[in-house]
Amino acid sequence: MKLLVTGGAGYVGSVCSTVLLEQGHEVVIVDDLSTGNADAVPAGAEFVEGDIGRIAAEVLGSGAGAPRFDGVLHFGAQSLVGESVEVPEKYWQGNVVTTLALLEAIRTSGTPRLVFSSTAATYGEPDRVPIIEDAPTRPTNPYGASKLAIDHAISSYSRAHGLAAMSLRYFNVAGAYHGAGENRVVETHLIPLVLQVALKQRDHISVFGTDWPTKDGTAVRDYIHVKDLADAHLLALTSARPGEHRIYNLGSGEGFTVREVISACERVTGLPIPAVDAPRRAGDPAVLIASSRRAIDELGWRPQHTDLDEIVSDAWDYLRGLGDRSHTARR
Ligand SMILES: NC(=O)c1ccc[n+]([C@@H]2O[C@H](COP(=O)([O-])OP(=O)(O)OC[C@H]3O[C@@H](n4cnc5c(N)ncnc54)[C@H](O)[C@@H]3O)[C@@H](O)[C@H]2O)c1
Ligand SMILES: O=c1ccn([C@@H]2O[C@H](COP(=O)(O)OP(=O)(O)O[C@H]3O[C@H](CO)[C@@H](O)[C@H](O)[C@H]3O)[C@@H](O)[C@H]2O)c(=O)[nH]1
Repeated sequence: MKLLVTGGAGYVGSVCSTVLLEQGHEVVIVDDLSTGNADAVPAGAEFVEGDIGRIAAEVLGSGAGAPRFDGVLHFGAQSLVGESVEVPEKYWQGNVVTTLALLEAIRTSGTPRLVFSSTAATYGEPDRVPIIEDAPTRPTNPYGASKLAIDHAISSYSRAHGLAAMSLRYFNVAGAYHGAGENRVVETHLIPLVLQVALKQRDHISVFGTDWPTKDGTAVRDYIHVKDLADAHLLALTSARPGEHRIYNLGSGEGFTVREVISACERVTGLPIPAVDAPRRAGDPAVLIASSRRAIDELGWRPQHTDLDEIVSDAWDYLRGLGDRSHTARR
């Protein structure tokens, strides 16, 4: 397929583009480099620098003749829980307004498929875990609310205009694959931050909240290997059907506390990792654990790398291999 990938200079988008190229697809990446880096664009992909909200119509075409693309994978977004509480406008504009423009360009160009990066943050604090797709959606932060609004917009476009659409609700993505991984200029995600402490690029890791109702008082998340996530995108592309918008949760199905993640990083690296207790981060839910049963049953998804130590180990190999290509080390 010929595929438009938004956000392909970011973490998940660059890994998914790598896997799409390995599978023989043609990939055009549009990224505005707001959080991504041009050096993350995989070899073999065409790269267009720009804001997809502004250039979607130009890239996808007017609809005269056959569509230029077989599908769009839309990773491009602002995606930080804490920041979204402080600067919600960045999330409503950068996620919702941008994606509405993309949806219009998809409609007018007749592009048949869309795979959208939704999130566990659409659910908010769950009544029960693991979280199934029919669970109530009550986001606890503007980031999750913006993604939920987009999911609703996609549903109505799909129903009215025949778009074959998938929203994949990722839980916490981690790990690396074939030279692609987390290498952000400003890093806020737990696993790369902890590993940067091991690399002595930071003094310590702050533990946000030690009074959550969990076994050790720290927040619980479900970490999914980015390669398993990429495999789910391939399945979603081929399973999508015109006029249907399907939603799938994607996680490993097991929850780990922040302290357990730090211990896993100490095990994998063999190095001590100083941790400092800190207040809760605004907008964080206590516990997020996925049920991926629907993706397993309906898409035939078979996650291969669900062991936390393996996920951390792949992230560690990637970060160590970056050397002076590390954007954090360069700052
Ligand atoms: N990382 C996770 O744990 C996680 C979990 C759930 C969902 N997601 C979703 O997955 C997607 C990718 O996340 P990530 O962790 O790779 O983030 P990231 O910040 O590493 O990558 C996002 C990329 O999108 C680009 N971008 C942002 N707005 C854009 C725009 N208007 N036009 C073009 N490019 C734009 C950025 O420059 C960046 O390269 C996001 O939609 C995020 O909400 C991520
Ligand atoms: O320095 C840090 C960074 C994070 N945390 C905690 O670690 C957990 C994981 O945090 P982080 O890695 O920032 O991920 P989340 O905030 O859970 O969000 C990620 O996972 C969500 C899905 O669960 C996605 O929607 C988001 O895009 C993605 O950033 C949370 O409890 C944080 O409070 C710390 O204690 N210290």
